[in-house]
Amino acid sequence: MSLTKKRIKIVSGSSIIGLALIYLYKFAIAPATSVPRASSVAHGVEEQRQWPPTEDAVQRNLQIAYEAQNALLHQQRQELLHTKEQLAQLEEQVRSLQASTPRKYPKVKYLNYKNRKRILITGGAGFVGSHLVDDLMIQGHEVIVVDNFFTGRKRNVEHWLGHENFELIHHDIVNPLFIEIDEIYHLASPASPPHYMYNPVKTIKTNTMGTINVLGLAKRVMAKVLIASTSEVYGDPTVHPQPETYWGHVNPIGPRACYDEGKRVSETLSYAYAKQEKVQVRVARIFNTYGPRMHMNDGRVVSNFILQALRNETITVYGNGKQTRSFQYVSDLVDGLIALMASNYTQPVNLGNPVEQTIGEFANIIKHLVGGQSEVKQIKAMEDDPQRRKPDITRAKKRLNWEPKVPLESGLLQTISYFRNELARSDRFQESSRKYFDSPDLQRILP
Ligand SMILES: O=C(O)[C@H]1O[C@H](OP(=O)(O)OP(=O)(O)OC[C@H]2O[C@@H](n3ccc(=O)[nH]c3=O)[C@H](O)[C@@H]2O)[C@H](O)[C@@H](O)[C@@H]1O
Repeated sequence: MSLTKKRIKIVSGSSIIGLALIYLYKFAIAPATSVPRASSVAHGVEEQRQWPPTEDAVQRNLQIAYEAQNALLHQQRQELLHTKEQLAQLEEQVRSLQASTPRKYPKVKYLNYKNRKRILITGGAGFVGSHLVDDLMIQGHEVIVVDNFFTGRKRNVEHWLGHENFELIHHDIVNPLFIEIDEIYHLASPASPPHYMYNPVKTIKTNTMGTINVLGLAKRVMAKVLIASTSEVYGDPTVHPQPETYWGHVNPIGPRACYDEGKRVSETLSYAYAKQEKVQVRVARIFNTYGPRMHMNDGRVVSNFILQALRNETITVYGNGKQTRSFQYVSDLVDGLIALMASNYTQPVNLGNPVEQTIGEFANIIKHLVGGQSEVKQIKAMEDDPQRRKPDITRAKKRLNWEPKVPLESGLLQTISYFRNELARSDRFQESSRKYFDSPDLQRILP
């Protein structure tokens, strides 16, 4: 029970006891113990109990009840303090037990001082960021994650908490950060349309002020920066597939503009800092990415379709389903990001899987892989939804010697298995909290 609830209980309990004492005193104790008043005795007449009682008698009774109630409160306060002390001792014991139990971490390579880098990842507790953290940690680098936990989750990086090479900072990159580092991966920004449209002003701030803070930090400490840009800079493209030389077709005042234009400014800022301040920048244009650690409420097509299929719900295709996307598995993206950071290439690079399909086909692929009885249904189209998207990855192949390796089916199977576990976990959680709230013990103490 919370302390507030305990206090409310004590006070209301004490009030009831107080009233009971008044009642008891008035009708049982006072008549039996009433003493003659001095003036009455002096006159040789013993005062009889009066009704209604005199003002003095009422005052005395109230005083006695008040003192009794205070004594009770004092006693309960003491008990509460004692319980709090015991709780603090128990917490201390749990802490020292945790500290003395060695944690098991994934195995990391040893890098000597010369080769080990201090790497900052903004948005490192998010879906893509946390996979990048894993790879860089395993390579033996020191990794500092900065996240405001708007879409990131501590759970994504909890397996590194306490590791000597790892640090997690709760910070919003919209505010400046002062830290010594060698490299920065700037991934902080919501990427799913429902998330970035939820607070468009914040999305713009993150991609403009946040990027200025990151580039300013890079300039101060002479760090190399990789900016996570997006296929959305091409908008609803009129060129297909999209090479990096295509300037795009973006509606500057549409519902996606906060993200599309935010990322375009982010790129502009990067090249302005590169030219004016000699900051070393790398720009990755990331195409649709999926994999484990996507949020259950992510709202993007991969998580929506898989969860709908797993729950035997209707699979919702926005519009006629003829719009296309090309999906890359998250481990391929992480390899591409690391290769780009290590390269000398400074122009934007597309990172995506060029295997393209319609969203209608994609719904059927998911339904087939998951099994179950979901029906596929077309619903209202999204405003300004890009109609075709497929990366031209000639540049990444040539400059980074990179191309995606994970076939769609095996990536999707791993993602389906992840969401299956997540669903089981949330069912278990709901079941245990239902049991807890229905338990007779809790019902007895709840007001
Ligand atoms: O996944 C990504 O990496 C990209 O996701 C989004 O772009 P978008 O392609 O619109 O992502 P989704 O929301 O997954 O939509 C893909 C397509 O599926 C459709 N969709 C989505 C969700 C759904 O339940 N049903 C459905 O038909 C959408 O209308 C769209 O045509 C972001 O805007 C990009 O920045 C990001 O790079």
